[in-house]
Amino acid sequence: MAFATSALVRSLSTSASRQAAIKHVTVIGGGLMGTGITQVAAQSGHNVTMCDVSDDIVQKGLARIQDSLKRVVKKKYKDDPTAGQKFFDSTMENIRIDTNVERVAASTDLVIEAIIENLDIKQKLFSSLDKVAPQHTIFASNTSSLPIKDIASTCERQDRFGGLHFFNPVPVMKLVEVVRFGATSNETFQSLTDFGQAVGKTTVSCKDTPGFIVNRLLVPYMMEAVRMLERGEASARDIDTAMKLGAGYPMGPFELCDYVGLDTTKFIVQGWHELDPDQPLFKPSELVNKLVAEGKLGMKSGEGFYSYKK
Ligand SMILES: CC(=O)CC(=O)SCCNC(=O)CCNC(=O)[C@H](O)C(C)(C)COP(=O)(O)OP(=O)(O)OC[C@H]1O[C@@H](n2cnc3c(N)ncnc32)[C@H](O)[C@@H]1OP(=O)(O)O
Ligand SMILES: NC(=O)C1=CN([C@@H]2O[C@H](COP(=O)(O)OP(=O)(O)OC[C@H]3O[C@@H](n4cnc5c(N)ncnc54)[C@H](O)[C@@H]3O)[C@@H](O)[C@H]2O)C=CC1
Repeated sequence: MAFATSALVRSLSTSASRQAAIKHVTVIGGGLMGTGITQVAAQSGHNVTMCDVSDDIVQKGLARIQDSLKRVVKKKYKDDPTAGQKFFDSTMENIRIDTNVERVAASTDLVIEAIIENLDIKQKLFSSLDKVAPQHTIFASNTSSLPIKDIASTCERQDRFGGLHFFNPVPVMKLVEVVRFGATSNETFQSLTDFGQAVGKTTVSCKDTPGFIVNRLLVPYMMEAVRMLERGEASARDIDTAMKLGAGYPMGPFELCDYVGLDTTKFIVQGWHELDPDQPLFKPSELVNKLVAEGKLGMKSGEGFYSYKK
């Protein structure tokens, strides 16, 4: 028993010292995912700087975080509005916004990238950050579908690179996939796992395979629903109703495509199709490509398979 207790204390203090190392987090991308990741990191006491390409985007991102945080406060502190206000204020005080990623990364412990799902753009970003970030800084990508190994390939710090894959909406979804590739060190993997848990999520680990666990199963399902629609077998509304009421999913596949973003869905499928052109599950959809070309990206643009215009 004494051994078990001291082992527990040792393990807690090791974990605490690893977590203590990650005090400042830089989140790059102030869109759907970047705002959610910023929020949960700030809620759990980290100092976070959220970066994007323009002032307008980071300001809009900050407003989205405030709206989402209000929903969390309403739920968590329904009987104690004073404590709720304190939680709201202290969380917002932990957040900074910026448009100069190099400046921010020069003094950060962890960079989490949540920008557009495009390998070239992600590689360029990390390559420039690698030159300015301190030695100890860990880099992580929130990519949905790209190999972490490829994203890390332009960086020297291969051992301090991994995947931290959050789910949308980040404040609500309880999972983070922690992804390591061949060069990721045990320390980095453990720090990323500790960080995922420190922001209140359950972590699972996964090798660097396309789509990790969730998307490798979820995206082919969503695309199969699109193919059913393209074949004229059922309407989007009926497929959604069927999967919600017949399979117990909180959203139907078309609602989910709109929620994730049709651009992101398209990039995921396109990337996998290029890796494995003979795999029918990864066949791109003309309908999705057409909607994206028309700027119908789902909820975030006001229209996708459904219209969200008020
Ligand atoms: C593409 C990738 O790489 C990976 C991915 O992310 S794939 C996508 C994974 N996500 C999913 O599958 C989401 C599936 N959908 C759902 O789970 C639910 O529909 C949902 C949680 C999004 C919304 O749930 P809902 O019951 O329809 O709506 P709603 O009542 O508004 O929300 C439920 C709760 O979540 C909270 N909530 C929803 N969105 C929120 C947000 N952005 N911020 C904070 N709280 C939020 C609400 O306040 C509400 O709280 P209460 O239960 O206390 O009322
Ligand atoms: N949408 C979803 O449900 C999920 C998406 N992801 C992944 O997260 C990443 C981001 O996705 P979303 O947030 O949905 O996209 P989004 O389109 O909502 O936001 C992306 C943001 O990145 C910014 N950006 C682009 N290039 C940049 C750069 N060089 N520097 C700084 N900012 C830049 C854009 O201005 C935009 O605000 C993608 O890799 C996506 O695959 C992961 C989990 C779920």
